[in-house]
Formats: sequence, C-alpha cells, structure tokens
Amino acid sequence: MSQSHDRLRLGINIDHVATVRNARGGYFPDPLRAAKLAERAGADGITAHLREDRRHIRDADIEALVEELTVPLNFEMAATAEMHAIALRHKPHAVCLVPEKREERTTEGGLEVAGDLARLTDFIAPLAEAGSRVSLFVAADPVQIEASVKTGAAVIELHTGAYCDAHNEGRFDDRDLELARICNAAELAHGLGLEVHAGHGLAFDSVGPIAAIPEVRELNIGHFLIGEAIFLGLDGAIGHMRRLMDAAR
Ligand SMILES: CC(=O)[C@@H](O)[C@H](O)COP(=O)(O)O
Ligand SMILES: NCC(=O)COP(=O)(O)O
Repeated sequence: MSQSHDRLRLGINIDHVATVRNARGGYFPDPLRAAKLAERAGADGITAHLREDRRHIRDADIEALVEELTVPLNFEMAATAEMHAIALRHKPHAVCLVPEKREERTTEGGLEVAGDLARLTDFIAPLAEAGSRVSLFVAADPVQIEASVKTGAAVIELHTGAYCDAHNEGRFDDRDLELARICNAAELAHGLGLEVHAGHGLAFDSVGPIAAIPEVRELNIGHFLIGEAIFLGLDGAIGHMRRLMDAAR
C-alpha cells in the first residue's frame, strides 16, 4: 500500500468480481481488469481472498494479480499449509490471515489467535522473512489483539461486520456499542505497536465513523463497492468512497 503517513489507505477487495465470473463458469468479468481499473481510480491496494473452496478468486487470478498489479496486493488466506506454500511462492506485499469455514457465506468472525498462538507464530515467521507484511483479521477483542502482538504479525485488521450488520438492520444501540469496541480495540492495538486496518461490510453510509478512527491506517472494502459498480461504474463507486473517507478525517 502507498506509504503516505496521514492518508487513510483504501484497499479494494475484488473477490466478488470473480463471484460474477464464476456464476457462468466463464472468463468475464475479469478480476484483473477490475483491479487495474481500481488502480486507475485511486485504490492504494488490491485485496483478494483465495479461499480453500475457490468459490470466487482462483489460483490463476492470484498469479495474474502478482504479475500485473502496480499497487500492493493484500493476499487474504486461511492459515493452512496449502495457502502457506502459495504465499511463499508469490511473496505478495501483504498476507492477511482470515478464518474460513466452507459452509459460511462470508467471513463470520475474527481469527482465533489466543487459542492458536504457537502454531500461528510458527506459521507467520517464514511469511515475514519472505518480505510479506502479515496481518491478522480479528474481532475487536482485547484478548485477540494482545495475542496478535505475540505472534510477530505487524498488522491487525479489525472485523467491522457486526458494526455494519447492526447499522444496516437499524439496531443503532448495538451499532454504537460495536463502534465503541472497534475504537477501543484500535487504540489498544496502536498502543501495542500494531498497525491497524479495518474492513468487512463497509458501505457509503457506514464507512464514516470507521474512517474517523485516528489509529486506523487502511480500510479494505469490496462487496459493497462491486455491487455499487453496477450503478456507478467501479471508478465512480471507488471515487465516492474515497471522498467519504477523506471527509471523515
Ligand atoms: C476477511 C474479509 O472480511 C473479507 O475480505 C473476506 O474476503 C470475506 O470473504 P468473502 O469475500 O468470501 O465474502
Ligand atoms: N477484509 C475485508 C475486505 O477485504 C473486504 O470485505 P467486504 O467489503 O467485501 O465485506
């Protein structure tokens, strides 16, 4: 991701371009084309999640992105031996470890770091040594954040799904509680020396309070923007999100 220190970075997740492509089992829309357009629209990075079941992003997509991108690639993956080998082969700018369950529709929670500390520490070391910036996708839970520091990961990405769901469902007291949890988690993580990112479910009408959190350095946003691209075009959707993020700082 570009390294300007006060600008909140925007990573564009292109998973769901691949969802549309795979719906017919063909070749378009091409995730790489979307990634290149996102670069031109001002994305500071591209995020892609190679799931174990390859329901959207596929191995060839990752290879093309590694080859062709001019902005950093944030490679999301489960902490498995298969993905470890793929990450070491490609050496992406960043690797984000996320929990996965085949039966889930989308990422349902944060990575269980505290209960898997020794394994994750051993898993992370070779990735960091290979030059990838390792991030852990965690809930806004102090136990998981304090454990994340011990693994050697440089970054945590706070799961904003519960905040977004509460907002979308009109449960505004719950939303405000989730937002407070995220703010406290960002402050704790920053104080512990971790770089703080956030993402999952963010949309035009929910991004503002998250973008306003001073410790947050990067947002990763995908599903909503890919949907909005149907109406605004991908550049239009990214441009509007960028303006909302800048207005919040
Ligand atoms: C970790 C996260 O919140 C997303 O980046 C992840 O990619 C969600 O999985 P799907 O893209 O399969 O919904
Ligand atoms: N890690 C969050 C991400 O990359 C995008 O999540 P979403 O906006 O697709 O829900």
